[in-house]
Amino acid sequence: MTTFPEPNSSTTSSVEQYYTSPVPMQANNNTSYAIVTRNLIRQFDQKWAVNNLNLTVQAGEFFGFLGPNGAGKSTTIKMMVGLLRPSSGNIWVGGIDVWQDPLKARALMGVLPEYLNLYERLSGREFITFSGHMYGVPEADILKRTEELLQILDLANDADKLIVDYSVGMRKKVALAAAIIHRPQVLFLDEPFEGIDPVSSRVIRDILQDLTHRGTTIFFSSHIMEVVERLCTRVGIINQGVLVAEGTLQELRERASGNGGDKDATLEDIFLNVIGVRNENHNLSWLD
Ligand SMILES: Nc1ncnc2c1ncn2[C@@H]1O[C@H](COP(=O)(O)OP(=O)(O)OP(=O)(O)O)[C@@H](O)[C@H]1O
Repeated sequence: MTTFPEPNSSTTSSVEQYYTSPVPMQANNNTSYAIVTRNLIRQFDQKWAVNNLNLTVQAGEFFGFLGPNGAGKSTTIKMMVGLLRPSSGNIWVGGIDVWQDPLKARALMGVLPEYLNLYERLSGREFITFSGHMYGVPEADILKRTEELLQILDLANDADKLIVDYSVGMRKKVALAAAIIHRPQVLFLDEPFEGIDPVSSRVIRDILQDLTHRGTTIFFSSHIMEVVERLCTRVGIINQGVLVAEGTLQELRERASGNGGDKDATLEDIFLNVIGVRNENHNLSWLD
């Protein structure tokens, strides 16, 4: 069992100080980063879903965004991609202020949202092609890329079936194809591996890695620690709307071990520690 130091107080600020890096000052020059958020806040009535988030993601990074249920991951991604207006603060993607120049910013992005809002009466092939047209991809490229995406995502046999008749995993794969057909500079994925079988999961991982090797920046949220550990160059952990840890896995391990924790800690160990989960009894009393 991995041991960690007790967070020395119940406030998030001490944990936050310990696990997050200072905000780089040069991030004010937002053009040199793939994604920058500054003092990003989103409130829903009295609830602070995202509380003063400062994040900087370099071009070509594979950034994993983690947090327990309700932590603020989807809210953050929705604000980053222009689907949900922040209460305050700014977001730049590829140097473009997302809320000042949304169309220009959207042209740089690919988005796989948490809840897929697909055109149910289109077939898979039609939907991917439609997305290519929306992003202004040349016709010949659309045809070639669509067929290749259908093939590689194992959708070719169902390409002419209506999306309304697709399974959860098939819908996710067709949405991913539509999100990458224009070779986006920055790809946002909210839980891309949810509902995906191991074979498709492997294919998607390979596609995503290939994209980052060719310069695409990926920002994705996931609850699957092994996948994040395997794929991500850097991770951020959000809890109750506050960024409580951020860095490479190695940095997070070193910070944990520097404070008496385990130098071989897994991402799951680090995650449970920074969100303050203790070894408690989780048995149901009425099963005794
Ligand atoms: N439209 C909304 N109206 C009111 N509250 C909302 C709304 N959207 C999100 N919230 C609240 O904001 C908080 C953050 O939600 P969010 O969906 O961002 O969490 P999450 O980290 O993506 O969670 P999960 O891992 O369960 O998907 C939650 O308390 C949620 O109830």
